[in-house]
Amino acid sequence: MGFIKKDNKDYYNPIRRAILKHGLIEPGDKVAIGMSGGKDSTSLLYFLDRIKKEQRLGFDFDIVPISLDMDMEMDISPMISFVESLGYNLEVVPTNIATVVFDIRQERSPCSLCAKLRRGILNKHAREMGCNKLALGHHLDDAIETYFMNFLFHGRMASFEPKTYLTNADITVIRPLLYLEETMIKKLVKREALPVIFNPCPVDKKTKREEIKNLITQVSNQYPDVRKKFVQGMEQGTSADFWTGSLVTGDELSKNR
Ligand SMILES: Nc1ncnc2c1ncn2[C@@H]1O[C@H](COP(=O)(O)OP(=O)(O)OP(=O)(O)O)[C@@H](O)[C@H]1O
Repeated sequence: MGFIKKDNKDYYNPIRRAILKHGLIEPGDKVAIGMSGGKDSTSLLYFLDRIKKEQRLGFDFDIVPISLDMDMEMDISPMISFVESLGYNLEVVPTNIATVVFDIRQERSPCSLCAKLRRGILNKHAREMGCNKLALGHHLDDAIETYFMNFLFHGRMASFEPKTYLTNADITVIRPLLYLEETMIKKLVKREALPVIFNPCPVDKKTKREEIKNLITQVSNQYPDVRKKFVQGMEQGTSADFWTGSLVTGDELSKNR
């Protein structure tokens, strides 16, 4: 189908807003895109490619799609064909992450180690390819889930940032789909018949994140504006909203005991 006029409102405006508001992509950036073969990163490449080719930011930038081979039987040929159809080469990086996580370490909660190893390799490889930015496919529902997970499991009121500079890796991680709801991504993938590869991970959809996703779905059934309100809270909150005591001096604290 390609482009329909409503896509500006539904997709391009929120992505453009994220990019310009948070300075995610700047003139001359070389942007690696982490491609898992899933719907989010496939949509991310789809959008950033169009934004680049149609000069929707008013400046040029480079795109470098990178995929980590997770060392799990996975046919990535549909992803390679899709990337090539847009005029790029997919850089495939071999890893032994699945063996380390499941066989060597036999992790009971494998997701955090897997994500850590993945991030490390992806950041390093993107930098070695001369990229100064690494774009990930995280969207608004990921941000809310991360917030709730931090809150419920670690007692922290925080989600990931739109943009994070990593000193060790010397690369800036960016999340251009930050303002897009997951349902909108699913709609696009279906409409455009984008190739999505089955995720062979044995714990896929059996995680704490999945529990939290269901919780947020329940909340949004009763309070449909929950995602909009979350963005409002993240963008308008100040330190005064928290009980940090940062404005209270040590002397005052001891006097009040
Ligand atoms: N094997 C991989 N190779 C390259 N990048 C990856 C890989 N796995 C994940 N990523 C990147 O990290 C992001 C977050 O990973 P996560 O496993 O949470 O994926 P997700 O939310 O299911 O997204 P997707 O639909 O893209 O798989 C992905 O959107 C992608 O940009």
